[in-house]
Amino acid sequence: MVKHILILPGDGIGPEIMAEAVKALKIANEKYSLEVELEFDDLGGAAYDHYGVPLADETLARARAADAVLLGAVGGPKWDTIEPALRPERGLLKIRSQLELFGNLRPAILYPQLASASTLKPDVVSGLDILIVRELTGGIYFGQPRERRTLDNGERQAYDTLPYSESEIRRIAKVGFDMAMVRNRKLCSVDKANVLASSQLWREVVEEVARDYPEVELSHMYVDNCAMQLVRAPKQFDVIVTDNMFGDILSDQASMLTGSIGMLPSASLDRNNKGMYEPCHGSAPDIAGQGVANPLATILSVSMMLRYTFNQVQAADAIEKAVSLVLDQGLRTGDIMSDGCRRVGTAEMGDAVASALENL
Ligand SMILES: NC(=O)C1=CN([C@@H]2O[C@H](COP(=O)(O)OP(=O)(O)OC[C@H]3O[C@@H](n4cnc5c(N)ncnc54)[C@H](O)[C@@H]3O)[C@@H](O)[C@H]2O)C=CC1
Ligand SMILES: CC(C)CC(=O)C(=O)O
Ligand SMILES: [Mg+2]
Repeated sequence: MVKHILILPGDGIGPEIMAEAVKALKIANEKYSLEVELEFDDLGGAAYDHYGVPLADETLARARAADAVLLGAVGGPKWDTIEPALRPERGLLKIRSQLELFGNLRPAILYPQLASASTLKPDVVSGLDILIVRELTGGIYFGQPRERRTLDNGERQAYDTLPYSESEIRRIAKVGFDMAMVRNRKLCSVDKANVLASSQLWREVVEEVARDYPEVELSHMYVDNCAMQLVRAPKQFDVIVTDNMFGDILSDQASMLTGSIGMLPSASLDRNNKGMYEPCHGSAPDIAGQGVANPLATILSVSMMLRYTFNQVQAADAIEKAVSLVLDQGLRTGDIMSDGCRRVGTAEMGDAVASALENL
């Protein structure tokens, strides 16, 4: 049966890295008879320029109708000063929320070839394989009210709200436990329950869900300690489950354990494992247009799509293997460059993965 994939390259380096992910996807399609058909549309700043809004209704309808969405990244200085409701990032938040993609899987895996690319000592990170499960459609990025106002004394004030309902916590906690069950059965729930009411409810509900998973060893950790532990001894973690903002921040931090944020893919899943796949990084305006961005996080997001939404394990494994082979060949984009390796640009890296995949 034909599977429809909606491709949203987005802004900045988005189109550059997406071109390379599409190369890998097309080869996997041929080689493993995936029967995928690709459609393209705009999200973020590109959509604002094209449609006047960061997510057009017709794009959302296409995303709903598609079997999966593959996204590059959105945002950039060009749109930083437009009305907040029309900013590129709002389009991203809206598509996540409208598609109910509450479960964001962000694996931080160190390819052994990149042990020296990490800023941490090789023995701290070698063999690293952790999974951050981030709640994606609730919490402070969506809470109402959020407002900016002028106080009686003339001072400007702004506030955001961090709400979590029991059902929102329960469903993401289950994702965390389910993931732990198919990994090393260790789940660390990260919160700020010593201060925040939302975190106190979070901890309570996670404890309740834990009763259905007696085989999983559950621990709780405050987010500030977790940030420190991720750098001190990251291999103590198997699965981390946490809220939207904490997960956003901790996953960027965890990316550096793997050498670069250019290595971190992600899957954003709904309750039926239908999803949107995207690298964890942003649109990297500082390097956009130079052809130097690392496309591997987006290519690895294609692998996650084949694994989680399409259950095409062989094709998903093959893409990961192709990435590993290219790293074996010593090819590196600037962000993961180290001594004795050959520096390549975005397209050369994508071509090398495509060719390794073809020749597997
Ligand atoms: N999912 C998304 O679409 C996201 C969008 N953003 C947006 O992206 C824009 C830039 O945000 P930043 O905070 O600078 O985060 P960023 O993730 O875009 O960049 C942070 C740093 O990492 C580098 N980097 C990121 N991806 C890379 C890659 N594939 N290869 C090599 N280097 C890479 C960048 O050059 C930069 O130095 C903003 O408009 C922000 O709102 C930020 C995060 C996620
Ligand atoms: C740009 C934001 C909406 C989100 C973000 O930073 C992320 O999902 O990693
Ligand atoms: Mg982020």
